[in-house]
Amino acid sequence: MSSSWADVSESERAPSGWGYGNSRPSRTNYVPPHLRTRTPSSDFAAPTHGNDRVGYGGAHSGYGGRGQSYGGRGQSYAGRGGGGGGCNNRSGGWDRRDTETNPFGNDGNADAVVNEQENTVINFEAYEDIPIETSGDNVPPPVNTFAEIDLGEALNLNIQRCKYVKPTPVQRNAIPILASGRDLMACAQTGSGKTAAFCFPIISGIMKEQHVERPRGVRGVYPLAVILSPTRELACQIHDEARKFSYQTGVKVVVAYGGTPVNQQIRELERGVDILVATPGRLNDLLERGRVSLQMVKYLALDEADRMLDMGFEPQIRKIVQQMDMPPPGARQTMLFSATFPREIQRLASDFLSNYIFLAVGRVGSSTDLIVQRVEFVHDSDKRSHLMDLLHAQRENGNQGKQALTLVFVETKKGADSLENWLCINGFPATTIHGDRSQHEREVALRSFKTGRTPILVATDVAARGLDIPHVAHVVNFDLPNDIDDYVHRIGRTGRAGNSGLATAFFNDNNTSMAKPLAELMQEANQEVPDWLTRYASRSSYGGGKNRRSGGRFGGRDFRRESFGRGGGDYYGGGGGYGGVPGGGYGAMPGGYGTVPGGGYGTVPGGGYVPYGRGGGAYYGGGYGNVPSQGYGSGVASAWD
Ligand SMILES: Nc1ncnc2c1ncn2[C@@H]1O[C@H](COP(=O)(O)OP(=O)(O)OP(=O)(O)O)[C@@H](O)[C@H]1O
Repeated sequence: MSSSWADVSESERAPSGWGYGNSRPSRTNYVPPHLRTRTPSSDFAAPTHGNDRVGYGGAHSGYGGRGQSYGGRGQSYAGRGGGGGGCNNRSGGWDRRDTETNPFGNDGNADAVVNEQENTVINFEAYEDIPIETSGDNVPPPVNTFAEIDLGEALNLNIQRCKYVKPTPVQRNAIPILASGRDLMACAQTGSGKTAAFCFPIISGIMKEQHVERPRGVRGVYPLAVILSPTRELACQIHDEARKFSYQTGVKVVVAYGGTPVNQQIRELERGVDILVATPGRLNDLLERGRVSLQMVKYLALDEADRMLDMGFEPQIRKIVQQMDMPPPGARQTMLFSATFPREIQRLASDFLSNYIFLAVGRVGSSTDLIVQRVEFVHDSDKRSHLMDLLHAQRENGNQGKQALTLVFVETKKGADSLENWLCINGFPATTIHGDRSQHEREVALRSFKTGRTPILVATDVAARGLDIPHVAHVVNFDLPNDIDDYVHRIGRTGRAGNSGLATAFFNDNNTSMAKPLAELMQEANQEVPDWLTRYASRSSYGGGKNRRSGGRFGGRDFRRESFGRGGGDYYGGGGGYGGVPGGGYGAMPGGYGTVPGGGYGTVPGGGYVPYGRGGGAYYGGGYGNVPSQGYGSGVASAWD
């Protein structure tokens, strides 16, 4: 795959170190959020920076921890009350709440929004029956409402402004876990609200933080939380969301990503930052320039965590997390989120976590039932005309002849440009997003797609993960990826937040390694699997997962359990059957994709989900536990017992 995770390498480099030498006077007027509405008080003990040397990689870096002390790697973490000074005083701070731009684009009146939301239909009922599993010690119980957790008034108002009436399943479970201070590895389906699940506890935690002081007398920026994302667009999106969630809370969110002038970002950072959302390449650049220190980080979130720990990114992540001045696991809270979590990656990820809880919401690594998946056999030479047929059908059936938003995934950057060009020539306004385009072009393309000006976006995998674009009705895998997880993320650009969507894949002899995982995935999601694909699947050896899945289908369970010698079965086995596909009638797909066989998707036998291990009523009786050659167990699909 030649698509680009373009943030991996940042070209601009500067001498490392904290750069005291050439620094301008430090901005000492930053005051942490919890103090911005208070008069300075002496009710907490003196801050405790074990050592005022803050050069990254230096022998010692201080950390006013949670009353714990940690050894190792030359860092000392002193608890409250001990240690020396070295902090800014708290006065003279900034608080931009008076002048803060309202990210909701209204007058910020939460009551008005609450009334409005009565008319807003968000189909979270679709998630009601979703299976949820947790493992780990002393798992805090889930909540049913946001009000059950003390997130803070200002954040609660923003939740209302966002029109979030109730938490999604991942939020119901993850927020109390994170609010209790535990580390978390969370898997939940695409579009199910993971961003808020990690942002709310971080923002709330910073709001409540009683004891944060930045070191004194040195230049640099000391975020309290770092959220890492694999792509620039996703970093921007998380930043936008986090800004909404933190509006009027006093918590400052800043984004740093590649492809844009670094100095501008440094200036923004120097105005103060609590939560830094970043791509790994740009963050490494800032660390090497000595412009950011991670020594005050209390919260670390990796979105698309499996991608972040996959081969492309892992060294950069290790550098940021383990080789700079970030507090070690236990002294910071670490949260990893994704819709897919292969077991091998889970194992790697566990290096970053301390006594963590594993949370699986839905059938991890699976697609959601909200997406109708179709796969069609199309030779390479016929792909363009086939796509054209789909687009014409969509346009004819669409709302007033309008083209529904359609995201077309291709394998190469060149392929993307050429397809875009061909579509435009043939009367279908399209744009592209891929790693060879400048960041400005990428942003313009995304905007143009979102607004519907160019309702077709041809993209490489750079757009596969995380992007939350409302009204994407159809995802076309013009070129299938080589990894089923990539497929899951790609099709997850539709069917989000309880809405339905359509995904069409073009399959041919070049994709035989995907036959089996694709057929299994579709079957799991109660999709109609064409006979020809089943035949391909039965012939092909298992592929589509970079051999990462042996021993655990789609990484759907906590790998620690397998290490404990249970060995048996797969998370999805047990025959539970998952017939609860939301109502039939996919003939009524957005964009009127009327060729889906008449409404049959609601009629899957098996009548709904049967909890794990109960074994009954199985649509896919016996589940996947007994699929040969997968190595996932004995066929006794008990999994979570
Ligand atoms: N509690 C809620 N109520 C209503 N809408 C919500 C709620 N939580 C999240 N959403 C909306 O759901 C959509 C999907 O959320 P989000 O982008 O966080 O999904 P995700 O799980 O991170 O998806 P992906 O795996 O693709 O990254 C967003 O538009 C978000 O605003």
